[in-house]
Amino acid sequence: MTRLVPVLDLARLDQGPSERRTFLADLRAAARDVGFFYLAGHGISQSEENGVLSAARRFFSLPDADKLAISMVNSSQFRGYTRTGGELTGGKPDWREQLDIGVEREPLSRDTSAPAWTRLQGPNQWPKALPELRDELLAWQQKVTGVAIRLLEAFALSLDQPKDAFETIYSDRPNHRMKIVRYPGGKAGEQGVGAHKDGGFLTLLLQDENKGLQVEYDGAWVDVDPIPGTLVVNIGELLELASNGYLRATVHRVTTPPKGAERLSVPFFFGARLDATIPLITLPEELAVQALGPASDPGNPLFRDVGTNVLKSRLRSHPDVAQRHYADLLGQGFLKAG
Ligand SMILES: O=C(O)CCC(=O)C(=O)O
Ligand SMILES: [Fe+2]
Repeated sequence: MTRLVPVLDLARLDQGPSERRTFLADLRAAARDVGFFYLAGHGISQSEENGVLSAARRFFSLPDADKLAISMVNSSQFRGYTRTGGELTGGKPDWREQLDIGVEREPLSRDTSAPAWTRLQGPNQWPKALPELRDELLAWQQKVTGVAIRLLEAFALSLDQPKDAFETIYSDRPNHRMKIVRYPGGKAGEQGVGAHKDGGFLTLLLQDENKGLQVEYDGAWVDVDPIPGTLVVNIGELLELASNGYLRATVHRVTTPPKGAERLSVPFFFGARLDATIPLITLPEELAVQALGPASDPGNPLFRDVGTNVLKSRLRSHPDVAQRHYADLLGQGFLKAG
């Protein structure tokens, strides 16, 4: 049986020219068609995967007071803990709790003439009661970054570009982000996270053994049920923009597990530098004729300026952070609810 969401083995990249060529063709087809695939052969071990899920489980088991002490609303960089129902997607609350972690850097000093997104740079918030969490999650972030870079290079090759075609827009100062997420059981099928596209280049997601993730395909929702040992990869808006819509950032969502169950996931969003502008790559003629142009949603404009795009989506998702730290920007056109 062929699956709608295929399994691709990254190890094929290093198995000789003919295997590599068919891998790149399969990668391009998967990314263009459904925009989602399972990645095997990525080199991250089962015990590393179990380790990060167990770290996530330990975090969510902390008393509420420990988690709320590092609430995201404290952070103008959108880092930290969001309680269940605290994030909005499509204007509606998501039934999940999560910890957001970005790249750890010193905040930039406030300069009114600097673009607003410069306020996104800064430290993470870590729970005092779980001192080992920082190293565990940053180690995961580093490992998955390596896989994401290999994949992005493969995407460049598959579009007939040099391997390093995207390098200048992420190297030195990338803006990766990851989360640990818990979907508590409740009214099965309700909004765990509402339908959305991801904003970066690529998302690499580790899910536990529980179902709930779905991708939109041809107007229907298709289950992306867990396959042990794989990561789920999907295309983000930056790759859609760069490829003039040849590659698709696909809409996806997570539904609430049944009462008594819970689902854990660890998404990693591979992003570009905040100061980058997304180039339009020149596709070979046979691909260019199939490029649809990036999907344009008048309610959710996409910006080629990475920092502006990131800030827009953070402000929409976290209105409490927006009110506390970005009140001066609210009311600007691109920040309307989306
Ligand atoms: O938890 C998941 O499986 C997916 C989460 C997701 O799509 C997101 O946070 O962007
Ligand atoms: Fe997503």
